[in-house]
Amino acid sequence: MPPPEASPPPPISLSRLLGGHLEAWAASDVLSPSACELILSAVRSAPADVDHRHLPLETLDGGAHLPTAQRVVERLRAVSAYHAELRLQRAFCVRYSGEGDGHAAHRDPCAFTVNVALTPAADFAGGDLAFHPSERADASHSVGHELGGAILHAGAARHSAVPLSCGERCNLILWLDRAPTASIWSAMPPALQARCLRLLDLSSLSRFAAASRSCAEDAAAAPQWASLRRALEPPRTLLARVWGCAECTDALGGVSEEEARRRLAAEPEEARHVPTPLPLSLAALAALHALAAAVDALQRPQRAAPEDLDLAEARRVAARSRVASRVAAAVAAAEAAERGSGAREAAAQERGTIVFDVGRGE
Ligand SMILES: O=C(O)CCC(=O)C(=O)O
Ligand SMILES: [Fe+2]
Repeated sequence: MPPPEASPPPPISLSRLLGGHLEAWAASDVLSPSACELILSAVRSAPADVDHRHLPLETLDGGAHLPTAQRVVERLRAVSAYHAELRLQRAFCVRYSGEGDGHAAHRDPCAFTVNVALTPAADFAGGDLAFHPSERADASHSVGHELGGAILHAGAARHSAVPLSCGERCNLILWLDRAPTASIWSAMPPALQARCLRLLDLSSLSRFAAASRSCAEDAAAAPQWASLRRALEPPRTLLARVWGCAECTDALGGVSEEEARRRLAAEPEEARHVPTPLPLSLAALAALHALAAAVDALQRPQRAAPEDLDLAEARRVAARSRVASRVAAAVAAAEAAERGSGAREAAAQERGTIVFDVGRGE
């Protein structure tokens, strides 16, 4: 028997604070009060002559809190395919004490920042984290921070720590980067990007799309989409059916396209940023790619070997999205179809879902 898979970490629950190019989110209970207290006491016992603006986490308590920071990153990576390629680059604590102590407006040298409050709001006055939509210092949005909660933002979002009026404020800051794919891609000239895009097969394209927002947008514009759209016949109807299968025992057609759209619109906004006919999450996009590749393999078995499709990876990504998990079940049904219609129905029944025709006899 295969060993049981380790269960994935519970995703951090994000709620959007600011939109547009500033992009900030809040998440509560990212660290427990006792974890905050442990890190805080290590910060307080750091020698007085070290830089209290950037106390590296690895220097506190002999690095004992690094696994706590890694765990936060793992939980963030579980939020969506968009977050899945984030990596911890630097973890440090900031400590401000006394009137006037703050941090001038700046951008962080990283893709994404997680800022966790280690002190309760009652311990200080002033000291909010503020976001600045333009270079003008007078326009800013202050955001409240609760003990153990995090504010998350793009490193490029200009922000500051408003000077304290009194008390002490201490935060754990995590600077995250993306996997190298995104930075290599953004350094490539557009003509080379276009050539590379044309060379990627659909499963590579879906992996590439997960590297960053701009990779996702470029992937969605790739010419391979044309064949994908044809294979899905048409994706809107497919998705409405796939969504319908989860809640509706009377198989196909239980949910109208309008209803499917409404439900998709309820997906977290940060997971919806790919310009496709429907607001699909990246995970759903990856699963759709895999589905299209599976259809392709069924129709032209001599050209596309199943081991080239990396369906397992697509399914792993898809497992993070409610919508995409329905699509992934359809991928499994398509795979089962390869082994004959009896096996196909059995596989579908095992998963408690429906089988629909994935474009045979085109
Ligand atoms: O004090 C804060 O909350 C923000 C600190 C910060 O932005 C930084 O250290 O880069
Ligand atoms: Fe910063």
